[in-house]
Amino acid sequence: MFRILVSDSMSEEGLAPLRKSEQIEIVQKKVTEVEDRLHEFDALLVRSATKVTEELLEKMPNLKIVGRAGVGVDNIDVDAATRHGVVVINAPNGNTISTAEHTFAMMAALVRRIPQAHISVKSREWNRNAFVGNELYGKHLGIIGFGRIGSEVAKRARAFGMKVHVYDPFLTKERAEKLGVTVCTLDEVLALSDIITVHTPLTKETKGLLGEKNLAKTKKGVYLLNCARGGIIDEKALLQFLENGHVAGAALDVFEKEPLGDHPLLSFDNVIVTPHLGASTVEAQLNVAAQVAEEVLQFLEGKPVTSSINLPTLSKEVYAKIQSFYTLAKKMGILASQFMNIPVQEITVTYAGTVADLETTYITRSLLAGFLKPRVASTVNEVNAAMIAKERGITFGEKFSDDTYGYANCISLTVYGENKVFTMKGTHIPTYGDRIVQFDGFSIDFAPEGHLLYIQHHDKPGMIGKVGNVLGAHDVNIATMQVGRQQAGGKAIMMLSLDKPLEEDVLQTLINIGDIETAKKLEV
Ligand SMILES: NC(=O)C1=CN([C@@H]2O[C@H](COP(=O)(O)OP(=O)(O)OC[C@H]3O[C@@H](n4cnc5c(N)ncnc54)[C@H](O)[C@@H]3O)[C@@H](O)[C@H]2O)C=CC1
Ligand SMILES: O=C(O)C(=O)COP(=O)(O)O
Repeated sequence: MFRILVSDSMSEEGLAPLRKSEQIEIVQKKVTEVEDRLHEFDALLVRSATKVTEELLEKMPNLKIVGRAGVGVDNIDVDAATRHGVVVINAPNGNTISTAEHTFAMMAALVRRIPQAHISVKSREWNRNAFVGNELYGKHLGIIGFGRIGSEVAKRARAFGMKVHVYDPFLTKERAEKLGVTVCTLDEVLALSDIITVHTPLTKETKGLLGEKNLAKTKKGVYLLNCARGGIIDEKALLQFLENGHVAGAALDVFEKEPLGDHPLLSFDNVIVTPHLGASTVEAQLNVAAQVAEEVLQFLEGKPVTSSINLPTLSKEVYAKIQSFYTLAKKMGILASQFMNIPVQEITVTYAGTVADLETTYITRSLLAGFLKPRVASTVNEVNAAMIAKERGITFGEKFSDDTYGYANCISLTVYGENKVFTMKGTHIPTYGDRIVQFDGFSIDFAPEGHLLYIQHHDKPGMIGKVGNVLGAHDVNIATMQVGRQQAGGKAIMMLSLDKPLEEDVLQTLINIGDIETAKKLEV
């Protein structure tokens, strides 16, 4: 049973897939209302109101995933989530159209002074001369941040006959040309535009992007819009430029501190405001809630997510292709870690054959998570495996090779420890399953599953019988047994799969048989 805390308002219809699952209990409450139950939750669904801080994460030791039903994750401490092994996902495109439409509605309202005229008429006035506006047609629109929302705003602006200039340091010329916009420097956008709208995330670089210095570079009489994040337009600087009449008006949906409360910006007649409504449409809310609900469900069922902020992105199609290798790699990591129960410095994973053409980053992370699991007390998974490995001084790398060891695909693992290098090769054979085909330098063929017993011994007649006798005498049934050797009479190994975990004293009895160099229990 998984418990999900939904701490911000969310579309009921969008949450339906979660409600249908018998494995899931949903609690819809603010964080402050469930302070004493926070440790119970496996997943947390939020919009922009809940602040997912390190402090909150510490109170939620069972938390595995945070789903942001929307775009901006600036209310989530993603680094802290990564450290805690918590996946953060968002719904990147579910509210794009709504926010672009809201921006456009705000733009039209701003230049035609619709909110002010509305209030006037509602006050029983009829003052047509007080509300003379401007046309959008033919005006220069500057868009700062040309991602999903910025480009949808541009499409609408072009339909209105506006000239669109965009600034986005990560925008390619080809994409800009496709959308019929001019790519500019920031200074050009500032100097050219009659109206400027920002559509970037809030980052160190964009915080205060439209501050005193850059606002001074804009045309006198410029209109400004912010339907992205409070703080991209510096509120103090904006006040100053409204006071001196340089800025003709501003339309704001977002603020440095929300809820806004009593703010000096509200005293300006030419500032129009909405309470962070960009994504507040039935359609957008259904989209984003359904998107995160589906992803969280997938995740809790053990499948990877497609719109993770702190994991490599993986589409369903790609996951379907890597799934078997993802599992095989994790098992290889778990096995190697137990076998090499000594400090290790380096792990190298080599991919050969069909697996080499896939998204190996994810497979390597899975292997690393498997490797670290037996040796790390805190949660370790694909999210924080790389970080934890680094913290523990373990370097890791990927290589590609043509040597498939005779199989269609082959994952080779080399672990460098103090005074020992361990190697293992695994393959996935459709309809047959995961197989380990080389273990510690020996060719072998076993399934990496269940309770395993590894024995390295001298290749002598009677060894199998002796091992079988000890296990039988202790009521341990052998399910399968694989043997391998380097040469006749040399070193040999057995890998046994047992029906139950081996007790420590039985292991010791085995070691005492003689001619056994190593005997290790391995659990996968
Ligand atoms: N008001 C509301 O309710 C909503 C607000 N938003 C906000 O709108 C913003 C944009 O969202 P999307 O378009 O979906 O994001 P996106 O990720 O598709 O686009 C953001 C764009 O900003 C660009 N960018 C990043 N740093 C920049 C910089 N220093 N200067 C110029 N451009 C830069 C990126 O290259 C990217 O193209 C986000 O802040 C998001 O949180 C999103 C949805 C609803
Ligand atoms: O998606 C975003 O970035 C938004 O700003 C929407 O915020 P909300 O979910 O409406 O609190």
